[in-house]
Amino acid sequence: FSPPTPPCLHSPTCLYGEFTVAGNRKVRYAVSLTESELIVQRLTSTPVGRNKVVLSLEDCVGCRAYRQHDNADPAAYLAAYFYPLRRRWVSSGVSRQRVEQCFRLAGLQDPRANLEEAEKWARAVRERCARQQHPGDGDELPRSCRLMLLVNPQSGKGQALALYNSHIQRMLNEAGIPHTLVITERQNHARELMREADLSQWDAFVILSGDGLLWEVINGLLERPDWEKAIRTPLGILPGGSGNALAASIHHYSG
Ligand SMILES: Nc1ncnc2c1ncn2[C@@H]1O[C@H](COP(=O)(O)OP(=O)(O)OP(=O)(O)O)[C@@H](O)[C@H]1O
Repeated sequence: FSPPTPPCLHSPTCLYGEFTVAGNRKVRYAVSLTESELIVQRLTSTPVGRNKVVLSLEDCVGCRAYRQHDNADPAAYLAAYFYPLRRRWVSSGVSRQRVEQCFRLAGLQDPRANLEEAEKWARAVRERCARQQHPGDGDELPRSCRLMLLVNPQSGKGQALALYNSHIQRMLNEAGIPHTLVITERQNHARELMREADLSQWDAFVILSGDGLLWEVINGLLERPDWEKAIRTPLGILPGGSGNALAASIHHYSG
C-alpha cells in the first residue's frame, strides 16, 4: 500500500492501514498512527468537516486485537479506547467521554495473518501510549499492574457497586488491568485486610468509596510491622461516597 501524503500538522506516520469498521463493511477508513495520535479518515465521501477524527494517544487507556467466534470469517478486529475531554452540551463544562474505535482487518484470507496484523497495530498503539503518558520511562513498558479494588457497597447512596458495574469494570478491562474486586462487608473490614495483605501480591490498592474507606486502608497499612514500606504502596481513590471531598481535591490538584 502507499500511504497518503502525511498531513503536515501531524508528526510522521508510523503505521498506515485501510480498514472497515466493525458495524459497517461498506465504508473504508484510512487509519494512521503517529507518535502521538491516531488519525481516522473516512475514505467514502461525507459531509465536509466530518470525515476526519484525530485522537490523542494521551487519552487512550488501551488497545487490543481479537477475533470473533466465527470460523467462517477470517477477519480480525482492532479496538482502541479513548477518554478525551469533551463538552457534552454547548453550555456544559468539559468531562471525559468514552470513544471506542473498532476496525475490521480482513486484508488476507488467513485468519491468523489478519490477527497478527491487528496485534502488530495494538502493540504499536500501546507502546506509543506508554511513551506519551509516561515520557520518562524510555522504551520500557510498565509491567501489568495487579490491583485490589475495594468497594464499599454502603458508601454514599449505595451507588458504588453500580458504578463499578456500569463504568469501572469496563474501563479496567479496556486498560488491560487485571483486578481483584473486594466488596467490604462491615466497618473495619478494609483495615483488617490491609493489616494482613501479602504486599508482594499487589501493585496498588484502589478504593471506590467515600473518604472513610481510604482512611481505613491508610490506617491498616500504618498498623503493620512493615508500615514504612507498606505505606509506599500506590493508592487510588474513585469517588463513590456522598461528599468525596478527598477524591475531588486529589483529582483537582493532579489535573
Ligand atoms: N458493608 C459495609 N456495611 C457498613 N459499613 C461499611 C461497609 N463497608 C464499609 N463500611 C464503613 O462505611 C464507612 C463510610 O464509608 P465511606 O466513607 O466510603 O462512605 P460515605 O461516608 O458515604 O462517603 P463520604 O465520606 O464521601 O461522605 C467506612 O468508614 C467503613 O468503615
